[in-house]
Amino acid sequence: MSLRAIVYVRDPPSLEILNQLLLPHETVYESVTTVQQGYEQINRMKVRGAPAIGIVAALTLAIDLQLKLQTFNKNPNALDSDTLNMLNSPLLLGNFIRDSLDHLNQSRPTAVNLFRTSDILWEVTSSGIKKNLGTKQIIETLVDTAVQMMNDDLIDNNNIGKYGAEFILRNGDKRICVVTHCNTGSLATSGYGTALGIIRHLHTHGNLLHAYYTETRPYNQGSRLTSYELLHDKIPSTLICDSMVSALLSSHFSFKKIDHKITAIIVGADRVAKNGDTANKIGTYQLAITAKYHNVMFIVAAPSTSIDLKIKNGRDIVIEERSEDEVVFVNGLIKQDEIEKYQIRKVRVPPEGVKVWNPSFDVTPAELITAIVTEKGVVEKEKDGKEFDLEKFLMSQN
Ligand SMILES: CSC[C@@H](O)[C@@H](O)C(=O)COP(=O)(O)O
Repeated sequence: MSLRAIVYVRDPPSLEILNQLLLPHETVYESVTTVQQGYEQINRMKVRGAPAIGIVAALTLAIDLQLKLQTFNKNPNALDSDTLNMLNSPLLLGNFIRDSLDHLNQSRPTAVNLFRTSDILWEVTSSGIKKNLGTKQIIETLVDTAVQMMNDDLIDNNNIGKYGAEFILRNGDKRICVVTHCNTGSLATSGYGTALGIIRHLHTHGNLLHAYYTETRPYNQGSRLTSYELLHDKIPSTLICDSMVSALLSSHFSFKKIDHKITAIIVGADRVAKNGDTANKIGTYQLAITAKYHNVMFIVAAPSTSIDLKIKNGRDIVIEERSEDEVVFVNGLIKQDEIEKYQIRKVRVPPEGVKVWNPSFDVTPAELITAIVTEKGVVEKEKDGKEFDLEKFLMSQN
């Protein structure tokens, strides 16, 4: 059974999120019952990865409303007057949903999946209000939509895995080594993963010789999370530091213990602009540059929900800057009570007083990307083109 970052049960309603800050040392699921708790899960990176944060935002709002409705049905006196009024008025319910989505949208700025989720949930809410649906029906439609998003993501990832693996094998050997960055697996999605989904597919079909994956500083999504998934699934793999990728790709180095002819670097995406410029975990851009220099395929794997046609190119993508604690400490995001409870060590590396810059993502220009793999198929550039036409691609798939 593969790892699950998000465990949602519709009836009786419950939502549990795996606290990824504690991985790989502790496996702790935390119950989420309110919009504010969901916001904190995303903002603190207890759950992370573009598809996963969109899904958690949707399920967070769903569970909050389901639990309010449950109390309304069983013991309305337990609710405060604002909640009672809201559950009796579609317009007030609409206001609560709008405010909740606006709040969830503030949790992280770069991954477009969060904003897309909000747009879709607002669309179903406002259309319910226009159709004069009652509050119970509006809530049920919203819950249906959130659950559908979670289920669709799993199906999409399986297709990404298949299309991506077929594309890379068409252009390379039959047993290959690949490199990946950050964590794009079950922990970052509803399951299976995007870039890691391609690696899973290659492995299951006997086409993977070896996967190399970066630590992914500053917060080590590679060494903490991708390690965890690859070991769990017994996929042959080796951890490297972010600074070792060019050496791995270079034929000047002769490594004794490892097979290092790399066919492709495969990464995920937080937002892909209309022309294919791609925001992903910091460090992705330098991987694309070294891939180009070494004539290695550079593949972006992302569901079409990560494509933002409203953004013409990468210059307009908002890049999140995060706390310097991620850079200066090991385990810098873990709070004091969790440190004590789980006996985790938080260690300062540089001296006090250093200046720190911590952008969480960078933008890889389309020019450096060989192909973008989506659940609808693989997008390539026109011959000699420097950009992708993602609008044309998506239109042709509808
Ligand atoms: C399928 S996950 C794709 C991306 O979201 C992933 O590569 C990434 O950059 C995640 O960053 P994170 O800061 O861990 O949310």
